[in-house]
Amino acid sequence: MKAEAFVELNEVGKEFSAQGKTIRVLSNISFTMKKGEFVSVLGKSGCGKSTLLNLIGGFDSPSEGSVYFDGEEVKKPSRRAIMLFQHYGLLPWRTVLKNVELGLEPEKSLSTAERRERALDSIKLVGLEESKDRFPAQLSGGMQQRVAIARALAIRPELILMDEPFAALDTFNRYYLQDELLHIREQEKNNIVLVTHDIDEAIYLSDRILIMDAHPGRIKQTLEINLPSPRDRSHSDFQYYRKLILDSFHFSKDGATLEFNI
Ligand SMILES: Nc1ncnc2c1ncn2[C@@H]1O[C@H](COP(=O)(O)OP(=O)(O)OP(=O)(O)O)[C@@H](O)[C@H]1O
Repeated sequence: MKAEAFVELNEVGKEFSAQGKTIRVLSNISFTMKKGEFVSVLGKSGCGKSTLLNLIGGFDSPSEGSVYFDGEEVKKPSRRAIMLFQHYGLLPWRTVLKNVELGLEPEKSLSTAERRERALDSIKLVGLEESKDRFPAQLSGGMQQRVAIARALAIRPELILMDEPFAALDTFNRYYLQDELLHIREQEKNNIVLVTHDIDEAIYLSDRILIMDAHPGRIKQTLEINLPSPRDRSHSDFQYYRKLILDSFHFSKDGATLEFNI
């Protein structure tokens, strides 16, 4: 275990057995994350990104190697590490406030008033105080994802694992939520691991990008994003990183229209 590592994966491999066959999904994954770091994972569909998040969060265990979180081997999920999905998982019959409070119900040490206060604080963080008494069906997709983020934040996780959280949103909502996520992270200092297909999103948000190869899933390149914050999507340095990533996926073509999703 490296001294400064907050999350550490050591030679992690994962196999699944299905219909009498064993498939190797991840092979020899090693990386460490410092406290406060934002790491994105980019890779083609099926390369094992979600499996990797599940292993970090303790929702599944590796076939080989080990995962550590804050110095302890991960054996099961912890409320210090929260998973956020593309599908918001809100209960339609509960208001925004009640949905956010839901995440706090297992915390028996909190009184009803404390639970409400914490829920309201995180609703404020995502800018939804005006909508706290509305139901999910009365909200746009972007607002629903903000409720899901508020519910995760209320738990005060130190590590947020995000599985394509903005993939279902239109471009402007996505940009808006990406900025909000950066703002929240600045305040809350959480570690974030983001799985995405969106190359621009990874460059805009991350300190570091892990680029994965498939069959079996492995890290083929690690890219430090040395751009100042706040970042400017239209800056030429942004184009420099896009090109590096597109080259890594062998997508670059001189003169071709670039598509920044993989
Ligand atoms: N529980 C499981 N049992 C058997 N195979 C599984 C299981 N979970 C995942 N797999 C297989 O592992 C491989 C990687 O899946 P995973 O969902 O981690 O990929 P991904 O990179 O996140 O894909 P996508 O970008 O499409 O979401 C796939 O071939 C998938 O079918």
